[in-house]
Amino acid sequence: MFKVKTLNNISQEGLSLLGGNYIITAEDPNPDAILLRSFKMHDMELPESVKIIGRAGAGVNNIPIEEYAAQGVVVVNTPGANANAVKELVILGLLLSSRKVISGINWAKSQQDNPEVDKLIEKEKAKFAGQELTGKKIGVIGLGAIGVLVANAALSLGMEVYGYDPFVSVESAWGLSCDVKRALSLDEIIGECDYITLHVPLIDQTKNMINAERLKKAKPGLRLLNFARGALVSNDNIKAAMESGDLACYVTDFPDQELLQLDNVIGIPHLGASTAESEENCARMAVHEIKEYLENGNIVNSVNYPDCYMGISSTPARIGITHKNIPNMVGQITSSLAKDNINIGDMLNKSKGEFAYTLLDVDSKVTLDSIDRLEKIAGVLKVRIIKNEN
Ligand SMILES: NC(=O)C1=CN([C@@H]2O[C@H](COP(=O)(O)OP(=O)(O)OC[C@H]3O[C@@H](n4cnc5c(N)ncnc54)[C@H](O)[C@@H]3O)[C@@H](O)[C@H]2O)C=CC1
Ligand SMILES: O=C(O)C(=O)COP(=O)(O)O
Repeated sequence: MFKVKTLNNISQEGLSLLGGNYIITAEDPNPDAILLRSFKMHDMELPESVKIIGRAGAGVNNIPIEEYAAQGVVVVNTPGANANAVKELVILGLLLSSRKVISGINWAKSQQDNPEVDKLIEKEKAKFAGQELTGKKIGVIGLGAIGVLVANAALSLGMEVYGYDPFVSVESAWGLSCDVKRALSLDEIIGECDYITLHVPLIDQTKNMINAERLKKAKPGLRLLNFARGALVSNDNIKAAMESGDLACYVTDFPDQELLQLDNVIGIPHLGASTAESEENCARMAVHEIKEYLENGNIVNSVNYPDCYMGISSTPARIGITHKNIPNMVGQITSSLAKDNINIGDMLNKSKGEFAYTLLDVDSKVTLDSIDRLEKIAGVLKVRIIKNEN
């Protein structure tokens, strides 16, 4: 029996895939896995029992992934599973920043007791005129799962699309329309574009990426959309750019009190991934990844360990070891097993940055003493018996 602790509400359709061998709990102090959405884990004490953390979503800035890697805990996310939901909200954001529908609708509602409202409408509507998207230039910053969908959708709205992503993956590049123009730097497009939309992860290198200097170069009347993370742009810079008239509108999925007080900010309460379809997709994918790791030791879509897949074990025993990526780890692991007369039938060793994973199928049952010896090897972080039969 495995215990999965949820830190946020997770789609039932996804949770039901865990099956009868799992207990889903919001309280248990010693779970095997943690499943969450945006819950901030930075101040949380992680129980020793936790082997894997599943982020049902894309962004992992709410999880201390390096710290957990150093504890031998694998963190996985669900690439692309909520991308369509975000893309659709970005299209809405583009329209909301261009047409004064929010003020127009609010004005119309304020007239609900006015029997003459239909006559007033034709007079008042001049206050709510906007601009069209067709023919305008948009810069898409970050061409991953979401950025590619947004760039392609913007093309089909008749926009001239520039994409910027120095680390674009081959898979994303294949998905991107060849009509998207390649920008070699952010500075190259910020002065050209009528719209900029951000789709990068929040990491040290992207924090405050739309800084004061860049906003000063912006084309007057720029509309900036941020459905990625609030800290990519600072509030002070948004304020200053709005006061100078360079920034006409800031659409953000991450508003705070200060931003909500500004007239030209459209603050959405982090609804990018909040559709039934996306919540289900994310939960299904995260549950699949957690099951693969707990039941088979396979790592799928990890952000702090290498992906590693050996299917279902057909030998008597399988052992999974998270360890540091340093010389002679495989040598020490295999000779420790050899000393215990345990033959290795199959194995895989993969590394990612400072950490590595070794998955071994062995031809005989392993004893707790053998596991103890593996745990004592310097650099080994966690050892798990995934399967152990006679
Ligand atoms: N508002 C919401 O509800 C949601 C927000 N997000 C946010 O959007 C972000 C992107 O999501 P996905 O597209 O699914 O992730 P992804 O990992 O598929 O794409 C991110 C892209 O950003 C690129 N990138 C990284 N650093 C960059 C830099 N300095 N300059 C330009 N490009 C850079 C990467 O190469 C990658 O192609 C997430 O990290 C998350 O913070 C994601 C899903 C929902
Ligand atoms: O996937 C992401 O990065 C998101 O921002 C979505 O967050 P959520 O799952 O809606 O709390």
